Amino acid sequence: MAASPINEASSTETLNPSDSTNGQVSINQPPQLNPQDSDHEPSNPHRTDDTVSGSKRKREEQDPQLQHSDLNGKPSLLPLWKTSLCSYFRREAGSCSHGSECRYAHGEEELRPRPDNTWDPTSERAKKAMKSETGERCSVSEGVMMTEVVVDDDDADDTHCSSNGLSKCLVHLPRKWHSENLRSFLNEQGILFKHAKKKKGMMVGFVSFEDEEQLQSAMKDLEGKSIGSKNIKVADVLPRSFEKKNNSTVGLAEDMQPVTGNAIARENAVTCTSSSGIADGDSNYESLTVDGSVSKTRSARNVVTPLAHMAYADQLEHKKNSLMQILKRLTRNARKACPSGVSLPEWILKSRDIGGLPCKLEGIIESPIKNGYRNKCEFSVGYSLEGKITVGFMLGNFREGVTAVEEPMDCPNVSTIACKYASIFQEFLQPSNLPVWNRFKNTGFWRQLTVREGRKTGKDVDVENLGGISEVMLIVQVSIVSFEEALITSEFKRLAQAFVTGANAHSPTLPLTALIVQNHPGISNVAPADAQLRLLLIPKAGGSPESNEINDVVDARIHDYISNLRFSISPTAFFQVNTLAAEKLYSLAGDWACLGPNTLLFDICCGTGTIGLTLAHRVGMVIGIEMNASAVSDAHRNAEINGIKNCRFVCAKAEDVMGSLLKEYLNVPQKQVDIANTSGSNEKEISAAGQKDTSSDAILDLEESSCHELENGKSPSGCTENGRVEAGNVLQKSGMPENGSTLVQQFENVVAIVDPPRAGLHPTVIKALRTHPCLRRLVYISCNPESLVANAIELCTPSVVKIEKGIKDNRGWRNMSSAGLARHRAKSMPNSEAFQPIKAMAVDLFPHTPHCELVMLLER
Ligand SMILES: C[S@@+](CC[C@H](N)C(=O)[O-])C[C@H]1O[C@@H](n2cnc3c(N)ncnc32)[C@H](O)[C@@H]1O
Repeated sequence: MAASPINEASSTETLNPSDSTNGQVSINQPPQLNPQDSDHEPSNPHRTDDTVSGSKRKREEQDPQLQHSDLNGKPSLLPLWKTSLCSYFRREAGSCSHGSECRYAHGEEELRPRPDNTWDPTSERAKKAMKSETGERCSVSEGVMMTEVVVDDDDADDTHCSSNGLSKCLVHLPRKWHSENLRSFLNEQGILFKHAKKKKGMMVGFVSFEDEEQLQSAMKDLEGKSIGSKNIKVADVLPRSFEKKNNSTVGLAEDMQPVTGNAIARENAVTCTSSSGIADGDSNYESLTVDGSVSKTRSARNVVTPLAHMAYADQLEHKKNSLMQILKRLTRNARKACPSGVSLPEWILKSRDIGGLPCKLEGIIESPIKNGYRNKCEFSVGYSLEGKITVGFMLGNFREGVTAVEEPMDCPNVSTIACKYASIFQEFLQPSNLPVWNRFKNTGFWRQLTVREGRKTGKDVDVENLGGISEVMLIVQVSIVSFEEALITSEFKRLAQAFVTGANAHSPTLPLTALIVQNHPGISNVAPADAQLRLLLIPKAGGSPESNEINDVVDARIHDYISNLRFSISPTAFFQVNTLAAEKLYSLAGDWACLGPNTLLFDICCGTGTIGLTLAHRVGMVIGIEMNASAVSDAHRNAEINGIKNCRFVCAKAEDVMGSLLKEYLNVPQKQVDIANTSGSNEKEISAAGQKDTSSDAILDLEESSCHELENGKSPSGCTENGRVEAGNVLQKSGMPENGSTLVQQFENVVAIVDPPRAGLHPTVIKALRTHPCLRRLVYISCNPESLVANAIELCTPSVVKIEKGIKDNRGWRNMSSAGLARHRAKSMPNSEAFQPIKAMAVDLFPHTPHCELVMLLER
């Protein structure tokens, strides 16, 4: 474990490139009288903390973590060196008291990009980028890399425009515009053109011209033009190398000839790989450029694993510092949201002693393996910058006009097996009779390859050398709409053969357990959980008859081990991508939850049951809640194959059942629940908790006295420490006790471990957890610290005694930060005891990327 002490004088890195939006969003917050309370995330540690004084500076000087030095004694080895502006630097004086040794940048000239390629958000460069992108929540790309066909069938004769230089990309167009809007705009400006294409959602449009004269005149007219606050940028469309050679094939669009025309159509594509002026340093494109050096090095490795160039210890330090900055928002926002007349909670007052953090960040647990750790990779199918059909990672965002795909070999988080299968699929696609999915036109067939890996034993294995991976499930995503079944069937047969041949050509032979096709015609590659799946039979090596080990897609699954338990995972069920690091995450959560035989554990967003099942032997009972039906059926199966009997898994959205489950299992007087619910302003949200549940009514009556203190406004301590909390006995899948009776078992300790998706918990779930007085401890696991902070603001801000009517002014919520929204919601939280952040710890499940899991213990 690499737990390191808290660095009070934390650095100021944001978690990922899109973090520039944090500052951006906070612009929409009302102006703050107290700069310390501002929701803006000032990047400079000299300015961020509550202790904006000399004593703070002193602590920094003493902090050995800030005294890294290279062999020459210079602190230049710090990855964060000069990546933040120094707030003590005075231009007139020419320096700050630290002189040239100051680790912060003295002026914009000295400023370096951060390891994740973002800039100090308070710097001019960051502000400039932000200004040009006001309203965009995405980071600005440094270039258009559109490698897909953009012409329609009726424009097919226009194809030569790209190859003779008569096409241009317009960048910074309103995202809501369609082609029609672009055409109207050009007409209004009196600009002549041949064709104009624009897809809603993108900030890029494509215009072609009749001849050089028309093009030149348009360039002149477009110069300096802006739409709203954005200046339109014009980028070149460079003919791809293969198009130059094949001008003779003008006239066929990709999806005109789905059966035989793919190769020709690719050659005909009006595609653009825009120079965007970056390679040659065109200053017109400065606002599109994060950094010239970055643009030149844009690659799958930089996009997918932007921290890979740093030593692992530095990556951890970087993540820890980022997390600290985000965590401080919890303190600031809870303080801001604390109702007037209510005293600030102890944890906010004490935060001054720990640099503004809501609780100690105890460190960061490192991943047991650093390379090839991902057990699941999703590879896009598209075109490389050279126009080759490629299976790998997109080099940016479609909205920004980037569709170029690059092979994954240089990404250190991808396993060797996954890379091999991507290559095999790529080879297969080159002569395929079915076309690649076109993101611009939403047509085509081949979309994505997912490689999922499983292990047959729970031993720590050398994953980096294929060792231990004994099962592989391949899921090929396609869109079958408008293609002939006979053709599809023959291509699938060829596909299965290609995978088997490729796997056998490798030494040792690559495992191949299941081959599945997922049909998804939707716009993005993210398919709904119920997207149609089809099992492909895997031919045996040497042409022998097809394997019949699995006959039905419901039997298609891989296995993995966590804490010596075997987990069966179906194709679309969530499973943490770094199994060995996940084991550490779950055991930390279990340790912090203070479990015992008298504990009732709610595993909220339980997936295949990993957390609940690995902790089941330490508690009386587990209730898991999960919305993905196949994950829930995996959870049942996993309980069964591991002989675990004290778990119940509920298939539902947590927001639909949390309240009623708490009521079902926890013995709170009806009166108390009613008091809590009626004081809230959002009665609809709370109604799930208020539903009448006959199975628990009898117990509620018996237990009325145990929580009576609450009704008098006193501490509900009796509920968990001494009071009786009852729950159903060991339950079967149905949720009924095995003997069918309503026997109940006493639990003294009720704990929730929540592990929601990136968006965090639904407000209804938060309200249900917060207003249930018997729930005293909550362990929050998050892959997105921003949503953890937002949810924790609601859980930890003291509530108002009486909610004023009419407080629900939700105008402008779209422009609010998640923290701002949480503050807003906190105002209408029913009168209930707030949680307190006790401690936090990070677990690095994603080496080489800016991401990290964060665990926070909340108690009351
Ligand atoms: C981050 S995963 C965690 C899964 C599990 N705890 C694990 O570690 O394997 C989040 C899970 O929440 C589920 N989920 C998403 N939204 C949900 C909701 N509203 N109610 C219940 N489950 C939800 C997803 O299907 C996914 O399985």
